Order: sequence, then C-alpha cells, then structure tokens
Amino acid sequence: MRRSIATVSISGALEDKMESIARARFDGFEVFENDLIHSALAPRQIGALAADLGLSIDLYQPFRDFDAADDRLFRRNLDRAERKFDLMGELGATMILICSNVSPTAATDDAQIAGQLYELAERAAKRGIRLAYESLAWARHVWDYRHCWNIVRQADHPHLGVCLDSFHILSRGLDPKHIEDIASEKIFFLQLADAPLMTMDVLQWSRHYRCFPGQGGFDLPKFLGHVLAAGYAGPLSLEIFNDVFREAPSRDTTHDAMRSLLWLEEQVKLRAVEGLDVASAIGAAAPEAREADVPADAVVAAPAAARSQATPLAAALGRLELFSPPAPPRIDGTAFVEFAVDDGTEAALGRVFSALGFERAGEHRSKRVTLWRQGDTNLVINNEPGSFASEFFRQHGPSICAIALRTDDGQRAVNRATAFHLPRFEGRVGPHETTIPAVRTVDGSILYFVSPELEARGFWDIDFRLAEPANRAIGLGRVDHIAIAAPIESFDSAVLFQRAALGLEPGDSLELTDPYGMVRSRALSNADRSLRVALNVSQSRSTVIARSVSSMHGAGVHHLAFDCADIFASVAAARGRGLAFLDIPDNYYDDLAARFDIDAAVLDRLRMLRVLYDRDASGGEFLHAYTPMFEGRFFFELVQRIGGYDGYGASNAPVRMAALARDTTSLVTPPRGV
Ligand SMILES: O=C(O)c1ccc(O)c(O)c1
Ligand SMILES: [Mg+2]
Repeated sequence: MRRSIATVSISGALEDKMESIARARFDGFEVFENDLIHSALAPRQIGALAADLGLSIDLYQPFRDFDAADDRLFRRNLDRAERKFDLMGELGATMILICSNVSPTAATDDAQIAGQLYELAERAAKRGIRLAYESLAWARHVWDYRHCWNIVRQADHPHLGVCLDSFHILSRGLDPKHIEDIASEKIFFLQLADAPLMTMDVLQWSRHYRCFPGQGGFDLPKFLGHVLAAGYAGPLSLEIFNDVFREAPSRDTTHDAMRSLLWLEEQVKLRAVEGLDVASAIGAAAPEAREADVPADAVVAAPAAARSQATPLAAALGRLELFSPPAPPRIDGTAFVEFAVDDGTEAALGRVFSALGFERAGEHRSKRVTLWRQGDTNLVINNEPGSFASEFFRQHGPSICAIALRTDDGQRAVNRATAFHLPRFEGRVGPHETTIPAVRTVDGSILYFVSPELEARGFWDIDFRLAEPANRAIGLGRVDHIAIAAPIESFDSAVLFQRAALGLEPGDSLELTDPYGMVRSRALSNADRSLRVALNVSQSRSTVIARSVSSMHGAGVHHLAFDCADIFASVAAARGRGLAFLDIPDNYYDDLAARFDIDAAVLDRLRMLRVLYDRDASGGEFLHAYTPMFEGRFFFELVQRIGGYDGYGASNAPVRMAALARDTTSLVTPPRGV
C-alpha cells in the first residue's frame, strides 16, 4: 500500500521535512497548512520539489469550521475555500481535508451541513478536487465517525467522502467495527495515530501526545483491519501531533514513522492469521494456497458468523500488498554483553566482574578483548584500539556497547531488522574469526544475533584462547533484564524498535519517583521472558536516569540484572569479595514489616544484606539487590524470582533511586591482602 505522513508530524522547515520524508522512502505526504504558510517557497515550488523527490501530495489540510448556521458566514466560508482551491492548483494537490466544525457558530442540523458540503463539493469538482470530511473528537456537533459518514451519505456527491482518523475514533472509545459499514469508495483518506492511554482533555491529548502506531496504547492493528475490510486501498498516512517529535531531528523521526507503518502492516496480517476463521486466515497468509490447502471440513467447522466477519479482511489482504518481513527471531536470552573500556577502566571493571563471581575465561586471539564467564553467562570487555568499542567509548565513556541475543536464526533476525530500516553492522573480523550477524540499534549500540549452530561450532573457542575453568562462581545465572536509560526523544523510538525488530511486547507505562524528579518506565519482553528490557526516561535533569543519560551522552544500558537461585548466598559471597551494595535505609525494612506479612528471620536477612523485597497479588516474590554505580554510569542488580513474579520491583524503585542519589561509595574495594 502507499505510505504517507503529515508534515505536522516532524520538525524543521517544510523543505527539510520533505527531504526526510523522501529519505525514509514514503510515497507521499499531507501538507499541513501552517507548514506551507510559514515556508519561504511558493506553492508551485513546493509542488516541484515534491515531484523531484518522488513524493505525491496526498492531502492538503486542514480546512476548518466550514459549515455554518448562518448563511452569510457560510458564503464567506465558500469564498475562503475557493482561495484554498487556487492554492491547491499551484501545489498540485487534489484532496483537501475538511474538519468538522468546532466553533460555537457551527450548524447543528445534519441536512443543512450535508447541503453545504454538497455545494462545496460541486465547486471542488469543477477543479478536480475531492473533499475528505473528518470528524474531530472535540467538534461541536459531528464528533462521531458514524455521524460523519451519515452526513456524507446524505450529501451524496462523488467528490465528497470521509477521512478516518484513528485518534478521533479510539480516543472517544468508539468501536471501529462500524467502519465496515462505510462504502469503500467513500473512504477517501485514512490517518493513523496511536497515543498513550490517558484520562485528559481530548483536544490536549490529541495535539500533544499522539505517537506512532505501536508506541502507544490503542489497538491500531484491529483498527486498520476494519478499514481494510471495508475495502479501503488508499494511502496509510501518519498524522502525529507530538511535542517531542516537533523537536527531534526529522531524519530520525521519519525512519521511526516508516518503521511504525511497516510494523502495523505486519500486525494486521498476523492478527488475521490468528483470527477465528480458518479459510480467511489461510487466505491471508498465502492467497495462492487458499483453495488447495484448506481442508473442506475446517471451513465448514468455522462458525458462520466468524466466517462472514473475517472474510472481507482476508479478501482485502489477498488483494493488497502489505509489508511481509522475515518472522521475528525466536530469542533465548542473551549470549553475551560487551563493555567498552579504556586502559584506565579496564582493570576496575574486571575487579567488579570478579567480585560478581565471573572468572576471566579467555583472551581474544587477535584483539584486546577478554571474556568473563559464570555458568553460561558471558561478559566481554573490549579495549581494542580502532574498534567499534573504542569509538563507542570515545563517545559514551565506559559503557555497554553491544548485546548479543541467542536466536534461532541470526541471519533471518538481521534480515528482519534491516527490513525495518535498521543498518546492518559489520565489524572488523580477523582471519578465521567468526562473523556474527548484527545490526546497529536506534541508540547506536550493536545488537548481535547468535545462532545455535554458531555456538555449536564453538565460536568462543575459535575467537578466544580459553582458560581452564577455576570455579569462582557465586551462583549468578542468566541476564534477567537489561535496563536502559533513554533521553525523552528516543523513548518511543526504542519501544517501537524492540517491538518491530525483536517482536517484544510492552507492558504498562509506570511513573516512578526519584528524589529529584519523575521517571517513566516501560518494560518489554518476549513470551517466555528470556529477554526483558526495561526502558526508563526522565524529563527532569537531576534524576539518576537523567544524570546517567547525560554522563553517557545519550541512551544506554543503565543497569544489568543477573538472576540467582539464592540471593542471600550470592550477595554474601559478593560482599565477601569486596563488592559494595547500595545502602538501603533501615526505615525501608521497618516499612516492609508493615506492608507484608513476612517471616521475621527472612526480614532480618533482607535487612542485614540490604536486599529489597516485593510480592505480587498472587504471592510471587521478588528479592533484589543493587550495586553502586560504576563511574556514575551503570550498575548491577542481583534478582531472585519466586513463584512466577513477573515484574521488576517497581515499588522499590524510589528507595533505590534515593539510595543511588546519596551514594558515594566505590563499587568494589579490593579484599585485604590484594
Ligand atoms: O488538531 C487539529 O486541529 C486537527 C487538524 C487536522 C486533523 O486531521 C486532525 O486530526 C486534527
Ligand atoms: Mg486527522
């Protein structure tokens, strides 16, 4: 399908916006009127630039407050429209958006509105222009899309149709299924926007908080499914009013925008396959296989109601060309985590790893890279001059520069990511060394995909001189979660990246209190929870998250959590090796006793070792402890999950952030005698 975006969605001057839109490979765009009015280019030049860039101008918008209770005002509005039609002629635009009226002078008689739209459509037709009538969620009279469609039907003019905007429909809690009742040729245009679920004035919500599909809380795949089932085949266009996007560089935003549409197209197809109707599902998955592969009894067995519901979408999906990327990777946790260091920090980080029970397990055969290992958890310290890691160090300081995931098929994972506009990464590889498929993520770090056959071929052995295991483990298992601190402008982008490239699903957005401001947190994970990523963002400048973003010059891993089976034993062992843990105040433990019915002996151990505690509604328990920060950048967490606890101890985040804010201890003190 054609893909389009409204210029209001991104930052910059109109010509820069158009350039970014073209670079992200959109087919067309909506010209937002203010962008044109503020532009130094004449409409004809804008039209010519669009043609040069290979972009069509799909919509001119908005035309506001057209219908009127009083005839004199209505005549004036017709004149006003004629001026815009002139301008559209210069631009080369043939569709204009007519918003439903928000003013107190709006007409409230449907027949009158239909008549006025008919008159406007007659004039538009003379110029070869079509009108797309859109109901704004806060309009005076026509705020429901079904109402909008009724008026269009009453007016019954070939140059008048509806514009559907997911925000106006979903923000009012309207069921999008009635979209299928609209005649397909009367859906002139489709605007897509997601938004975080909030209880607030709908106008403010729309103008400041819209986001790209997949970044918010609306069910856009379901919405689009109804629109396609109705027979719509025009452009999928993003119209996002968002304060953060207005500031962010348009080059990045348009790639996110495209990624969101691609993700949405794939989701619609997947939903159809998961749907009730076997025939339509198979039709959607592979139209050509439909007749041959569907067992006759399966079709008969599908409930008649489900069949008639699902068939129009399947038929539409068979007709339309939607994005079909390689399937998401099947992820089985992390294969390794790589740290960028310099000569000054390499030894210090090694001491921390050692105190955490990792042993120095190998030296790279050709690079200044060391492998640290505990069980099957691998950490890599990279101090190789001229490498990606050293460049990353130069930009961000000591930090996590790469994460490797265990995946079923690394090449497919990379192909999927690049289909979603992420650049493939190819590092410098020595003779006979292993090339691991990789991409550069939206924050600039590297994501490797390690396939089972790569590990089976013994890639550690190929690239590293491995040492004899010395068994210094303290009981740490796999990486439980990776927490990322992100600047506000890359938060939504990161959510979408994780969903699209990796197929992770987001949980709820949480607000947490730091002593110096608010922190927003949203976790994403795969179905078996072998990969959990927690994203954190803060708009205030002094929170732990904000300071971490500032010291790292951008988004980065803020802490890395390892799971363990007996946290008391692991924490005690690490303390014995000189590792410091965050000093949680006694007040916290007194409060724990009040909040939970907790065994006195357990409470004593929690208090003694400064381990935090949480319990969920079904009795699952979470015990966790934090180290101080390494060079003010990142830290480590030890976690023990009991009885299916699925969260991250959000209720303990404030006390942890307060302790971090106070903390001045160094992370590791060499044990006596060293
Ligand atoms: O906020 C607005 O005014 C506005 C304008 C045009 C649109 O298409 C829309 O959805 C909202
Ligand atoms: Mg709109």
